[in-house]
Amino acid sequence: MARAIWLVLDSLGLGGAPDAVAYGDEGADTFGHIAAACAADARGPLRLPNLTRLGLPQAHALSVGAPAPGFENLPEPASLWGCMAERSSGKDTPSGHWESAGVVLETAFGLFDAPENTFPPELLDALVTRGRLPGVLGNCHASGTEIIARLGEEHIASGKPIVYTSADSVFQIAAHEEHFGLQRLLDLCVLARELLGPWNIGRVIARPFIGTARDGYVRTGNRRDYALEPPAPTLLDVARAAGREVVSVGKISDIFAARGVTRALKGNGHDALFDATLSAMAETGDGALIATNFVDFDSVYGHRRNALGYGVALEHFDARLPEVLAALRPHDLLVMSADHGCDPTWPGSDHTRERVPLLAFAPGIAGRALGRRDSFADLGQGIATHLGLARLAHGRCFLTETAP
Ligand SMILES: O=P(O)(O)O[C@H]1O[C@H](CO)[C@@H](O)[C@H]1O
Ligand SMILES: [Mn+2]
Ligand SMILES: [Mn+2]
Repeated sequence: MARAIWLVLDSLGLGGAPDAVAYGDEGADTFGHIAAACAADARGPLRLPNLTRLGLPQAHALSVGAPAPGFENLPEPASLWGCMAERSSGKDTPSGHWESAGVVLETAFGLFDAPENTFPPELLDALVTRGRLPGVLGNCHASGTEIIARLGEEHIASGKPIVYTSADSVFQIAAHEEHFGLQRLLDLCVLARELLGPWNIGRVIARPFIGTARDGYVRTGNRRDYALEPPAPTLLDVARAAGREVVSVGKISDIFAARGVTRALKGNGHDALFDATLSAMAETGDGALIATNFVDFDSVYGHRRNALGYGVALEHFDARLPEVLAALRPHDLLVMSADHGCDPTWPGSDHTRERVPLLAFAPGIAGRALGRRDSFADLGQGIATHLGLARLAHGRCFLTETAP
């Protein structure tokens, strides 16, 4: 029986979203602008031989109407290749993943818009009282690395955790793993998740860090995301209900609030995530769904506006892809996509509304264009078909149904 391996390259947008202007993101193009930055740099153009064989730069050219710098002469892909626009309101990680798994969000998550004094006083008061805190720091929009550099010392001296957000529907809490305590931070995030109910905030994120004022502070791999539950059954729920193994690698389980997941593997860094994906591929049986999120593209490079670093990470991903291809069994389907953009050349530090790739490969498959799809849900519908599961509520199966 068939298996499906779904790799999410977190934030690898392809530009071209038809509604980008409504998000202030007209012209944002994560892949195209990374390619341009690399081509203009002494390091030279991006080199992605495996992703080019599987249609990534071709899907980008389809999305924006022109090839990215360094990708002008493209071969016919040996895969199913295309791009998808998001129908859900928002450009965040949960809505991007949930829609890919067949759940389109009609009502956007809540947002905290004010750049300063951002959170409602009653929310912070409840967090301080019930969390037995001396107070909180931050209470603003911020980049996570910048705010720990600015407030890390005061946090350690005062014992007050740092709370902040972004243009996404997130409530983030940063605290020092040793001075504040990791478990205490995670417990505080569980409390915040409960208190945020009335504001419909997509995610609470624990942002533990270590280090000193003298040597600098660094965030650790102990980040945890506490997402709302998807409002309807996702591909993962349907697979699990049909008795299938559903293996999450990395952040997937957190993003789906563990719903539909039968086993969760963690890994810090893309090498560890590849290793965990390969062991899941070696260990799971027929009918399984394995889903991996490669988060560093987003959190280490996209939000940090590091286009060259993002390029190097893409080349590293490309270099490890043959290991996944070699581990495919005869009836396996490999699918690659993204959940939103995060253009490292764009102003600010937030996500960008863009189309994302839809690439699918199976041993012996003939290459074929999938076109510009009008929902991420086409991905989930295709995987459901491949796995022989019930049809999902949204999406046109990319294996059997053409784009409109
Ligand atoms: O700046 P950092 O802490 O990485 O936070 C970023 O990560 C969050 C989740 O993707 C985004 O909403 C953005 O705020
Ligand atoms: Mn994401
Ligand atoms: Mn992000």
